[in-house]
Amino acid sequence: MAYSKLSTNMYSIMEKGQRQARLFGKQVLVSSVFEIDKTDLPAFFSYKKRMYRGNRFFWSEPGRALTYVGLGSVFTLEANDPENRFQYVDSIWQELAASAVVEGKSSPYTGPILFGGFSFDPYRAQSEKWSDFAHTSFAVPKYMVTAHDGKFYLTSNRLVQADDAVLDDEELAQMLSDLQQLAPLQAEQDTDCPAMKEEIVPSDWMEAVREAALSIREGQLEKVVLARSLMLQGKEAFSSESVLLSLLEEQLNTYVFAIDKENSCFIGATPERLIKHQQQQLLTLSLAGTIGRGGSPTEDEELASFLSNDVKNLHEHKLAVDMIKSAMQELCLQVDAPNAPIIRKLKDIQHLATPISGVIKQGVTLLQAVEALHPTPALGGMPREEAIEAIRRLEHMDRGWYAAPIGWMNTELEGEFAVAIRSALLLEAKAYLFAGCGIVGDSDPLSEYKETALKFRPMLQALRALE
Ligand SMILES: C=C(O[C@@H]1C=C(C(=O)O)C=C[C@H]1O)C(=O)O
Repeated sequence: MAYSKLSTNMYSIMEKGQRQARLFGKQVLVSSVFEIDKTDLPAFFSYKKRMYRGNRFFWSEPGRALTYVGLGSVFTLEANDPENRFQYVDSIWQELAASAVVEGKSSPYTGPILFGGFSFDPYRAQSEKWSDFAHTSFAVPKYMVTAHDGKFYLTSNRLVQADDAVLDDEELAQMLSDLQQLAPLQAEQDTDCPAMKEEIVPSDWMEAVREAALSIREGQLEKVVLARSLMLQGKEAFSSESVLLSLLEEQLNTYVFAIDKENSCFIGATPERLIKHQQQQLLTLSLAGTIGRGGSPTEDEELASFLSNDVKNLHEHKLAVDMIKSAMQELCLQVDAPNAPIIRKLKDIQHLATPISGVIKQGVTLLQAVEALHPTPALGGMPREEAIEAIRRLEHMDRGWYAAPIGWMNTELEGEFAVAIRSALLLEAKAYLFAGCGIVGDSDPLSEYKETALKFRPMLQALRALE
């Protein structure tokens, strides 16, 4: 695009933004969207790294039909108050979205997107390692590349005051031109295998599982998800870019995400949708019940068939389905779910999965749905409050954003949140990995321990810590 055309566009849209800012008496989001040629998405994540490091995100849907890469931020929303955190984000974003001036938008996946997430348990005091991640943290990026259905777009966002001078758009012109010639990002050369340390002594973790199973048999609760953490110590800082490349290549059927903050990056490849709002639909998933993959197609099918018929796994799964269905009935006019779970196969693991959908009731918002569902019994337990109490009492670690909702919303208030599992917090030369599993009355501590070991595998591989 010629630079002069860009200037005229920017000038007129900034003027509109200023008029709007005067009218509303507040700052207004001004956004312009450009369709661009195909570009390398991880390379864009790494673009001008010195400038954007600590202020970037990556999000890609399973199947990669939609990917967002955001750099910088023009608007941030951070809070640690545990009360009404979903309503807080909802009301601020609704107001900002309603006054936004957007030009050139030809797809719902372009224009200003609010991207971010929440911690798992806002009532838990934040530990040092999670200090970059407020309990509630969202941002509108300054620049965002969208890849959707084979098309690529650049969105440029500004936050405009009534009396702002028309901004120089040289940076944007430079970016549009650089985007045409980004060299594909290459993984770093093989590094030494990092040293591994269990953050919780295995026998202590298994003791917690035994205790949880006992409380369940005594009738104090029905299910609780207990997690544990591994720490990897590298020789030098872990590269979020290399981890991202590996996850994109290996974990096809997952949401690949990276949220880069000042000193740390939360990154992962989760298979679990929490909720998607698209047109009149709310779509969610119950994912609970786990087994490994077989070494041959026959063994793989035998394992899948065992999982589909295993009473313990079916019970764990049903608890999640029942709770999600009843939450969806409050949010939707009509709820659809199959009677029996299907098998969802990932690279190292297979799960029982039940997709659940419904027609959203008028006035219900995506964040209301997030609030109603988080945490589902697949990440917290059943009943919810008793399970959260048991996690606080037995887990002895800060989950931070692990197992919590992360995702995005557009100005039409549609969007999607996933549950941040199969994830790690990269903190310089350390990486903290998290994995958990559902405990029921007849859970065997050693089998549950092995199940968490399986769930660490995707991140261990991406961090080059698997032999
Ligand atoms: C808690 C995790 O996974 C969750 C627990 C599962 C289970 O208990 O079978 C399965 C999928 C996820 O909902 C994790 O991966 O850390």
